[in-house]
Amino acid sequence: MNLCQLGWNETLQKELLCYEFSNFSVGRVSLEHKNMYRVLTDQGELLAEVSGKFRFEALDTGDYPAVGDWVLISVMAEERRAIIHKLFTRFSKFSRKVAGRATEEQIIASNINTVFLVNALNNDFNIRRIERYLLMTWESGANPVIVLTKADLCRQDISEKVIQVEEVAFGVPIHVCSALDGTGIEELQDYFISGQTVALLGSSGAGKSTLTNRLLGVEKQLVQETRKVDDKGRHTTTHRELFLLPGGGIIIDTPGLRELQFWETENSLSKSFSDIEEISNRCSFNDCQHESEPGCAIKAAINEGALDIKRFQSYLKLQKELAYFDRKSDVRAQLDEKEKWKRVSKGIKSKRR
Ligand SMILES: Nc1nc2c(ncn2[C@@H]2O[C@H](COP(=O)(O)OP(=O)(O)OP(=O)(O)O)[C@@H](O)[C@H]2O)c(=O)[nH]1
Ligand SMILES: [Zn+2]
Repeated sequence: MNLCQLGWNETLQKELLCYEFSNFSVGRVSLEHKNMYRVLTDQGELLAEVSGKFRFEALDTGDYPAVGDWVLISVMAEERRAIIHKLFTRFSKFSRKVAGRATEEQIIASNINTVFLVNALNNDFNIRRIERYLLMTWESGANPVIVLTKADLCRQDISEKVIQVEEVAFGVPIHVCSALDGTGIEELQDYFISGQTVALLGSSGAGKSTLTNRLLGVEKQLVQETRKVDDKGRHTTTHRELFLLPGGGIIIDTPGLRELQFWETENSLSKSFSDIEEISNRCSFNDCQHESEPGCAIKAAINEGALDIKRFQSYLKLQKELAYFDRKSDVRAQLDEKEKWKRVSKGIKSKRR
């Protein structure tokens, strides 16, 4: 396996030179499974674990390897195993919140250049969901591409749906395709460039796996490639989540990404809802809540039909979630809030007396 094909680049090379290690190799995590990782290297695929030191440090940071990560490893070539010592800096990452004492970030996948936001054109079609996916993708640092699948099943005018998507996507490329009859697949192939990573995001049944197979094209050949001889000498077909395309490029189709929940920041919200931010700049009051204030440009835009009320409601909903997670993740704010409530309840008690 050639490291450049896997996405190894100059930036990573520079970072490697900063580490004062000798006899170390690098690899890219292709699968994560209960503290074990499959790592692709120039010596092939290895099974890896994190080092004791890594594990110890991760107790604090919670920062474990994820699919797509580049890792510094020491290789035990005979056993086809490796120890992971360090994570290279991620240039993009998808994360989700972890329920627990504090809101913790868990990385699902990293170092992704392009994200296909896969949405089916049949009754699964949902503009609000596309809004969410866009938000997640902007936040990750990767570039979104909207892929509308199952064109063959769409009973309505497809161009109308595309217009609907354009209204929330602001210049993000939109592609219509069908994995069944092959429409539009060729345009998608253009995103697969050697060393570039594409990930798929979309709800269950949207057609991600079918699309992946279609893009992999030479399905049979690839299935054969993934057939490995296990230690008992049997051929087993392994399910992998990071694939190299025969024509170059990498595709990540991880179940983890599919379960991705909402974890966003102010910044990505503004980017996805720049139209709303723009309109609200025209409100008479800077801190307009768009409820009953006079001179509210949002209200006016809704009344005039210039702003879809559903889009505005979706914006409010996302903003609310955002505030919720911000509060949760900010331990300090949490403590402050606790203090405040203590004071409030004390106040109530003293009034009762
Ligand atoms: N007619 C038609 N059916 C499709 C197309 N793409 C996928 N399907 C069908 O839709 C169903 C779901 O497709 P999958 O590829 O498994 O969907 P997925 O997004 O991977 O779903 P999960 O694995 O649950 O996340 C399957 O029955 C596919 O055959 C398409 O372009 N046209
Ligand atoms: Zn307003």
